[in-house]
Amino acid sequence: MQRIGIIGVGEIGRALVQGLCEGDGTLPEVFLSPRGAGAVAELSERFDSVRVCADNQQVVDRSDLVIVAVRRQDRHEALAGLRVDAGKPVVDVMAGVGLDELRRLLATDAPLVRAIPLPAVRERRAVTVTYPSHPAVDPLFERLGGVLPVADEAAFDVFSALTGTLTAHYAYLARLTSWAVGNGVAPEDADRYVRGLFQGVGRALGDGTRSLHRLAADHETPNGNNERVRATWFTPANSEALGAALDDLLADLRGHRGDRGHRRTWDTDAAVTGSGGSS
Ligand SMILES: NC(=O)C1=CN([C@@H]2O[C@H](COP(=O)(O)OP(=O)(O)OC[C@H]3O[C@@H](n4cnc5c(N)ncnc54)[C@H](OP(=O)(O)O)[C@@H]3O)[C@@H](O)[C@H]2O)C=CC1
Repeated sequence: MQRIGIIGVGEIGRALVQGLCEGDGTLPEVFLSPRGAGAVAELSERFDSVRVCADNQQVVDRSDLVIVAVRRQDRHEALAGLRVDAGKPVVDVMAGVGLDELRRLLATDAPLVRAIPLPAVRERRAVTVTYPSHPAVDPLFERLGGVLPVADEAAFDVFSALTGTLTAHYAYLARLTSWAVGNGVAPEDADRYVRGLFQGVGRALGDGTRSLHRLAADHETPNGNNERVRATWFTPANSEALGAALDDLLADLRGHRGDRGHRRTWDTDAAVTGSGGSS
């Protein structure tokens, strides 16, 4: 049985605990840091395999593998002075905290792995990006919905930047809803309809046999309403602005770990016109 420690039991820490402890097969033992007494008490009452530790060092000592899930600004307080054996993998899920920095903080030779778990690990339905691949870490995320090990930390940063687009997507849906309400539709009807519309889009994304461009083309009648909104609103300038926002975010993510040398340009044509698959 694997023993997994989690330091920082907030939103993503809780999701990891639930995903790990509600799965099938042999469940791991989970050791939690004590901070956030309400949440950790609830988790330890709910799951027999969850224990709350006296402090962060005890989490490390009792576990075969440790996940660090505190906010970036809390990393010093949470980690400085901890003793981690050279053989014990530590998984860093903190956005913007690179491996070099974590190694300095922990002053250990232990294997360090970065990961980007998403809240859907709770239902074991999120693919988690990891770097570097590790034989104890990858299977852990495999059971939480899948693992995508990447070749280097520069690639990891690109995926990390992509996760920064989620709330813009929700804001887009909220804007569609408020536009409909502004045009006389009842709020609950607009809300229900927009959710249903994009739940359908989400389901269509599950069809891996069709490329994103193919899916877009399949939803678009030549000279129809979808083409009109795409061409008049998602213009090259709009697309450039999105690319620039992501470039800036990526530069900041790399800047945190002193690597600014991989700035990429945005593939405007493919993104806007749907070239590469549309009919
Ligand atoms: N939320 C998400 O979807 C994702 C988050 N992440 C990363 O995970 C990390 C946590 O994010 P999130 O869960 O949203 O944040 P939360 O604020 O929800 O959780 C952080 C937790 O860490 C606790 N904490 C703070 N200091 C310490 C300490 N010294 N020792 C032990 N625990 C401590 C906090 O306690 P208290 O509340 O008392 O301060 C809190 O419970 C971040 O670095 C984030 O970048 C990564 C992927 C996805």
